[in-house]
Amino acid sequence: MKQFVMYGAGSIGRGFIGALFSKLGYEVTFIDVNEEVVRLLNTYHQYDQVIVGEQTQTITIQHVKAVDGKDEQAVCEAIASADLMATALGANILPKVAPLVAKGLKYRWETRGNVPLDILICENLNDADRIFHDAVAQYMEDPKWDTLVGFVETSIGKMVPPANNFEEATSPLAVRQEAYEFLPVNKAAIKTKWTDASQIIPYAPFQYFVERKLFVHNMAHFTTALLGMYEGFTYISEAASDISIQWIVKNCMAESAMALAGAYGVSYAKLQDHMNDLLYRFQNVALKDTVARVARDLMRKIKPKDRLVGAMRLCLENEIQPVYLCFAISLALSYVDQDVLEEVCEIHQDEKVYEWIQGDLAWLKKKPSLTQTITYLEKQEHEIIGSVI
Ligand SMILES: NC(=O)C1=CN([C@@H]2O[C@H](COP(=O)(O)OP(=O)(O)OC[C@H]3O[C@@H](n4cnc5c(N)ncnc54)[C@H](O)[C@@H]3O)[C@@H](O)[C@H]2O)C=CC1
Ligand SMILES: O=P(O)(O)OC[C@H]1O[C@](O)(CO)[C@@H](O)[C@@H]1O
Repeated sequence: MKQFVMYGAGSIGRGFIGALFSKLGYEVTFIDVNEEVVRLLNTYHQYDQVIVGEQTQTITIQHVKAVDGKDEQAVCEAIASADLMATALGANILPKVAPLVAKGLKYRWETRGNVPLDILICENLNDADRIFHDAVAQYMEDPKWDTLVGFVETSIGKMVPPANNFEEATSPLAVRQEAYEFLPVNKAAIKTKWTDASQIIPYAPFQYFVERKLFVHNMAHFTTALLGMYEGFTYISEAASDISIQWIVKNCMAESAMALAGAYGVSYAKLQDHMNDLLYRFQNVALKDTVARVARDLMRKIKPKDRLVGAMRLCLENEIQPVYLCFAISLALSYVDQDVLEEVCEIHQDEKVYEWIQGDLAWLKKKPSLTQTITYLEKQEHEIIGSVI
């Protein structure tokens, strides 16, 4: 069987990517530091993918095994024998595994000759290919290594909550998730031939998909979570079904979508279809996705190139006034040490938006209802945009 190595056996690794390539005929070796997950994978060699939505469907994923991420020799052997590899570890973990990935690649070339390898990078991270490439490069001496590894960015649209025990679970390894199954990949970075499966969408230039994912999907999901926290909700589906939250989130999405349409020359109508589909998918009650998961790691999510500030900057570059996105940034700032976050997201650099954000923060201090906030934002939008139409 063709060999697929999946670095990270969590929600996306086990729930989506490992499962997808198992269904496409690969034997999948997971690498993970969670000893219990490794043990269970090597005991059962299968697990269930539980697709939840209007109906529940259970698919048994077979031909799987695992190696312990702390066992360096086992990791090197897995990387050496891979026909294709992927990571789904978390943006902060990626640089930490770079030395071991470099070691595995060197072992591969020592034992098998110069066989190229594509690595699908399945993380919510702008510039993930360059960041991972540069992290691995630090441990490479021979410059020709670069021609043998494809750092392939992907856009992971599937939503998979943490794979803890859940009521539909049929085994301890089961993963609950929504039905969405598309995997756009950066065609320009691919160095080997793997599959023609219809779920995989090779696309170039890929930056459009990266920015659509981060600035529409992730931005809207994060803003829904922030507003959900504001209203005291536990689940994303509760927040996403709230009509006031929907209204604010939809306007944030519209600003991002207008900027993307301008930057990439894509039709706004197509982006609107995507927005409506997401707003529906966020309401999936059976997914039991939490506000806490989607808002996790706020310091990373507020960085200049990430979902909120990145979307706001794309608007400014494309002459879109980011009224609602600035409000979402203020909401994020209102949850943590404001001075620290202001520095992290570098909003000082633009006087105009800095002023708007300060105004929004003062508004939020009054603890207004979301209905009052909608009127406040509409008025602000009128003053900023209405006067120049
Ligand atoms: N869960 C979701 O719906 C989505 C997640 N993503 C992205 O996918 C990536 C993974 O996220 P999740 O699967 O949700 O996280 P997760 O926490 O469920 O899985 C990460 C896995 O990596 C393992 N791990 C951590 N450090 C490791 C190391 N040094 N060596 C080996 N394994 C290690 C953990 O034990 C865990 O099993 C993140 O970058 C996330 O932003 C992207 C789209 C959707
Ligand atoms: O995984 P992160 O970067 O913490 O962000 C969570 C985001 O990832 C997703 O799970 C998938 O893109 C979204 O549903 C959510 O917005």
